[in-house]
Amino acid sequence: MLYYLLIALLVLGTLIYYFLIWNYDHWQKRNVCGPKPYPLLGSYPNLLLRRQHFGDDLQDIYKFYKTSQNYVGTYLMRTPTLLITDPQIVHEIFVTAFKHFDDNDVGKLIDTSKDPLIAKNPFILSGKEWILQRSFVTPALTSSRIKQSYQDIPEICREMAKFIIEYGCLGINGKDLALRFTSESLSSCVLGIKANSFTPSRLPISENVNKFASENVAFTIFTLLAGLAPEILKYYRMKFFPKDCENFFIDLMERAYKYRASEHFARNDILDHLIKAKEIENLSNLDVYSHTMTFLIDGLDTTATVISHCLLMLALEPLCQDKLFQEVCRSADNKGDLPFTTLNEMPYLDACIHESLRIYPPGLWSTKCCTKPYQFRNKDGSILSLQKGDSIIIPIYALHHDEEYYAEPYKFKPERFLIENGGVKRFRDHGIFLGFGDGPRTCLGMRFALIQCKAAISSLAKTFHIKLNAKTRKEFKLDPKSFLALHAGGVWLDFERR
Ligand code: HEM
Repeated sequence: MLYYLLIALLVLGTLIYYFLIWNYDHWQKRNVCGPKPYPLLGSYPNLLLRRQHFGDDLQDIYKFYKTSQNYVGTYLMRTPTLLITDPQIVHEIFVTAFKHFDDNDVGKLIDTSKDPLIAKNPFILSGKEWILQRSFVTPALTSSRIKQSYQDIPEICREMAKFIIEYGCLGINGKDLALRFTSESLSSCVLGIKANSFTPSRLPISENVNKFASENVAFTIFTLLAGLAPEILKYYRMKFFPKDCENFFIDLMERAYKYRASEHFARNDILDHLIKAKEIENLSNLDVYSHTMTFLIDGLDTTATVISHCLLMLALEPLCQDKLFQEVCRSADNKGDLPFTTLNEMPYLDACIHESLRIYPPGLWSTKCCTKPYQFRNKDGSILSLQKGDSIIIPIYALHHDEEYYAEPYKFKPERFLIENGGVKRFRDHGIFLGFGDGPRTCLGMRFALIQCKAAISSLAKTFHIKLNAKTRKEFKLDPKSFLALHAGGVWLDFERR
């Protein structure tokens, strides 16, 4: 009996082993070089092992191949995924050859019929539906609506400073502070309500966003399974939003919309656009809630990541902080405030934000899907013909830290992004700065996110000396425990009143 059991186990083990490796010659057959994949783990062992961040795995492969190859054949577990090392090809994918790569690969993981709250998010949509929903959100983010929505932000900045002083100023968790700020500013700008983020009775907005984003274990397991057997996605796609979390946001939005309806004055802000568009286009409540959620899903953690890491960089580089302080003092009006238009005219502040977005970009990589055949040329002149459905990964973090493009890539040097040095555009046009992506799918909320970052950072730099707490590690390293961009060990700061 034991003998048969052993034979059965051996056969099963062999079958599983062959299942895990049978397509590992995919790139070889297409004449594309790449690292030898590990059974089960593919080319990125730390997706499972977590000894370093996935972004570092991408960077290791990028560094090894970039001088000899324009693209590398890799496997996300078992899924063949082409990693791009050449910035010109990156620019083609995002901009010039966009119509051949107009889908974000992540969209195929989501079933919009199961997840009404993400169903209208342009990031996961493709084809005509993407065009339709993107064109619905775009007018919500005109300069004048952002300006209107900005009205409460100076008060939120004051609440944040008060919170720091009351909390004790020392050993503050920078990411938590920034999440409180973005929860409050997004609630105010997009929902028109207060989230009390700087009080003990705050609305648990960021906690609920974390539940479906960074702490969504079930969805992470499903994503890994789909990496092992992509065929699953033809038959089954998992619900992304945990039910309790979905209920929390639906309830929050119902209350926000009722509250706005009870106000008897007009505000030409983001919420106003969503409400008017609902009436004109005869949308259901869930459709509008989904559009509203786009701001929270795409804007809450990303903006908080940029704010907290910019504070970290300013603490690490006191000379840069002094320069910023001087710009803030020069630009403030006679009440000491920085109005909306002024914030948009502060080059050093803008450069500081882009430089921290370079060092710790919330989008550490981007996955795209080939939607129409296209050809890439390799360094040796050979051609790769891409087919519809081929998956592509762009290692944004690696490109942002390549010393060929950025001297001393781990040093915070905002000067790189000043207009007199070519500005952000110079880097973006060369496919080496993708903090907000590029091309027709570029981040819809970019200007809105930037103004929030600018308001938060300038107000803190004006009120406090921002210093490194002893708990913060000085070396730049991504936290392997998180899938997001987070400084290893966290961002711990001390604030000393000026
Ligand atoms: C600092 C904060 C933010 C960062 C770093 C960021 C970054 C990005 C990146 C890298 C992309 C992918 C672009 C591409 O594939 O070319 C993206 C897409 C997107 N972002 Fe943002 N984002 C931020 C804030 C926001 C906010 C506040 C919103 C609110 C509306 C938003 C809405 C979107 C949407 C809707 C897309 C998908 C666009 C499409 O596929 O058409 N983002 N963002």
